[in-house]
Amino acid sequence: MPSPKPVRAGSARSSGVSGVGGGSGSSGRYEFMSLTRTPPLSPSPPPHLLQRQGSDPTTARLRASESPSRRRRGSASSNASTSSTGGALQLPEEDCMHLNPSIISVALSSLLAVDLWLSKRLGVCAYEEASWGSARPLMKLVEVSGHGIPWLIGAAYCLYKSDSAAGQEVMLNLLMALVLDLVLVGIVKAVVRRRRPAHNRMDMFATFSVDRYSFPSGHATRAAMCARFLLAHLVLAAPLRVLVMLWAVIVGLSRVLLGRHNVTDVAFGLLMGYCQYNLVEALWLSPAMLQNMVGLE
Ligand SMILES: CC(C)=CCC/C(C)=C/COP(=O)(O)O
Repeated sequence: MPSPKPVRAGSARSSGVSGVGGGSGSSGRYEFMSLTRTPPLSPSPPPHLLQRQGSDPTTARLRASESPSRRRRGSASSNASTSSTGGALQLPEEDCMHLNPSIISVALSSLLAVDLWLSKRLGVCAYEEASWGSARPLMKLVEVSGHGIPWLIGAAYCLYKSDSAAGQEVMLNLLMALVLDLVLVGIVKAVVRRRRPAHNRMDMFATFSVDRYSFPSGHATRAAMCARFLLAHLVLAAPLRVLVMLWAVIVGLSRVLLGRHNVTDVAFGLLMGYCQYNLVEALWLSPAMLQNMVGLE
């Protein structure tokens, strides 16, 4: 349920609702407006104010950018308010509520347009005939290095081979992290259902059905999460630590160069993988916890 919202009594926006909260009407004081109650119809604003609202170029431009259906709905409701107030237009409150989402959607579609344009330009290894097509085999090697299958097999093998309790604990948690990553990425891909770029050739090995969708990049989430995992749990010399970070960035970049993903898929994937590691830490399986789980059986 929305919480009451303070409105400034006497200001232009709240002029029609200052009586809703039941407060005093003196200027300079804050009142509370219930969002669940319809404000009573305000008296008609003076004609000079009406003229300014109708001719404001910003308002006119933003209203023009709304979808036709929204414009139809908008004009229907404003017609209704016109008739109920005997010819006076009542726009301010309604317009404020409609304009903000349209500004957000304009910003979003601009971002998506830039994303598509940039991703298409960067997809230079998307096929053999592309400008950097000769680098495609190398990029596919990078792809394999971030694929789920080698990571799952590698972690399971290290778990099997490890003879120290600490090593087994780390490898078991890495396995758990990899499975968690597959599940979370699968859920987001299935919900968002963003198509892969048109220039992508779907020639990846071992994919799930959700992998026909591109948001977020599963390779990017895995690379960011595994890089953080390795840096936190392996004692590595400084050059190797830099190499691990570089690998994660290159895996992300290769997704766009190969034409598998748009830039935003990879950017979000890297961020998601980075955050996923926090979840892995929170769910960390300790030997004591494992003993309890075995003891319960
Ligand atoms: C079959 C297994 C265990 C994992 C699939 C890994 C995979 C192919 C993910 C897709 O990655 P992108 O979303 O980056 O293309």
